[in-house]
Amino acid sequence: MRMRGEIAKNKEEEEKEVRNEEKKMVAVMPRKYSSKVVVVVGYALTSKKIKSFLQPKLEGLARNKGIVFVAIDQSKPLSDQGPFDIVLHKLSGKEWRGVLEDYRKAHPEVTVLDPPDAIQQVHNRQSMLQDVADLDLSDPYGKVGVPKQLVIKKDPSSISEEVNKAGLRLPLVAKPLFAKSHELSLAYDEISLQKLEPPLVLQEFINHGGVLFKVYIVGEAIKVVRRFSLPDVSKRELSESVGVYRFPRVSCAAASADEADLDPCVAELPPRPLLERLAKELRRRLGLRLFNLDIIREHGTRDNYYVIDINYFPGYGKMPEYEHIFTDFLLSLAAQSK
Ligand SMILES: O=P(O)(O)O[C@H]1[C@H](O)[C@@H](OP(=O)(O)O)[C@H](OP(=O)(O)O)[C@@H](OP(=O)(O)O)[C@H]1O
Ligand SMILES: Nc1ncnc2c1ncn2[C@@H]1O[C@H](COP(=O)(O)OP(=O)(O)O)[C@@H](O)[C@H]1O
Ligand SMILES: [Mg+2]
Ligand SMILES: [Mg+2]
Repeated sequence: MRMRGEIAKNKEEEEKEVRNEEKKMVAVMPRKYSSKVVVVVGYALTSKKIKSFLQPKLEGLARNKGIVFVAIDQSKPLSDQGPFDIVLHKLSGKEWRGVLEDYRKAHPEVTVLDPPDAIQQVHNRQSMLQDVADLDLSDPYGKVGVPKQLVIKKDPSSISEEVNKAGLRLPLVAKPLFAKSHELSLAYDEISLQKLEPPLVLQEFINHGGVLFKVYIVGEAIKVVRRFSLPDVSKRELSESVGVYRFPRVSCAAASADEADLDPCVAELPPRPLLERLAKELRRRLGLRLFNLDIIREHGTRDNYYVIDINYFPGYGKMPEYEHIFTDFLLSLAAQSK
């Protein structure tokens, strides 16, 4: 006798199989036989990303709108797969970048989200914020800059000297040069700086009331959420503290501050028109359509903002209404290229 749970499980498995079959068929069928399908999206993502992004709710909504997601088989030539309208990817490595570049040349009709060289710029914290600095955005809604920063490639014994030369003020945040690593240290005094391990970027720590804004961008759409961040460092604390403190995962999804009871001047979101202008400019300058920005507002100011981090294809699964926003975005891309 089959138990109820078992029946449900079998049904789920059956549905999964049907969905997989559908996907396979769509991938091999000439488009004229699959009139319901408007957009075919090939994806190359890590299993962690598939789990967080390609959730059943997204796939379901997408299917209803005529969008299907097809897994790219990395062991086979990309050009032999598809045909795709869009390729969605977040994999690392030179070889994969080469595969994508060749594919883009051979298939200019396919939208590759996003171009590998544009992604490279935000993988390195030395180049990540350059476009924000160049933009030097300042309008009646506010001013957007980047914290003063310095890159240390090798010798840790010279850090203190270089910090002085560049005029960086303590405390300093130390971040690994390559953005895929999320280790973070806060250094309170000059002598301890030699304990840090290059290659890294040193950034002035900006007091911001312990809350940051994650600004998700999907094409033209923008969504902002609040996350808890490192608390302010007072002058007294700075004068009394020494050493380097390590923080493993600050401002991760578990640190959501959207429901928290915050001081209104800390909680207030950055003005929409400022974010829209910033997003529009950065989309163009970075050449990216899928990214997020970590923005902080200097504590005690109303409109002094700093971009401290840019992430390519971030955890959209935690962005409110991402299913609708993402599927509409994919449809708009397909409509543009028709
Ligand atoms: O910390 P930042 O610099 O923002 O980097 C992001 C966040 O950690 C995302 O998780 P969260 O939303 O929890 O902060 C995470 O998404 P997922 O965990 O959803 O995949 C991304 O993972 P990768 O795509 O693996 O890099 C990562 O690049
Ligand atoms: N310049 C800074 N001033 C104040 N806090 C910062 C600064 N840079 C980073 N932080 C804090 O450290 C966290 C992690 O830094 P971030 O640059 O976003 O790295 P990651 O790529 O690991 O997310 C941020 O979420 C924020 O809480
Ligand atoms: Mg960050
Ligand atoms: Mg980051």
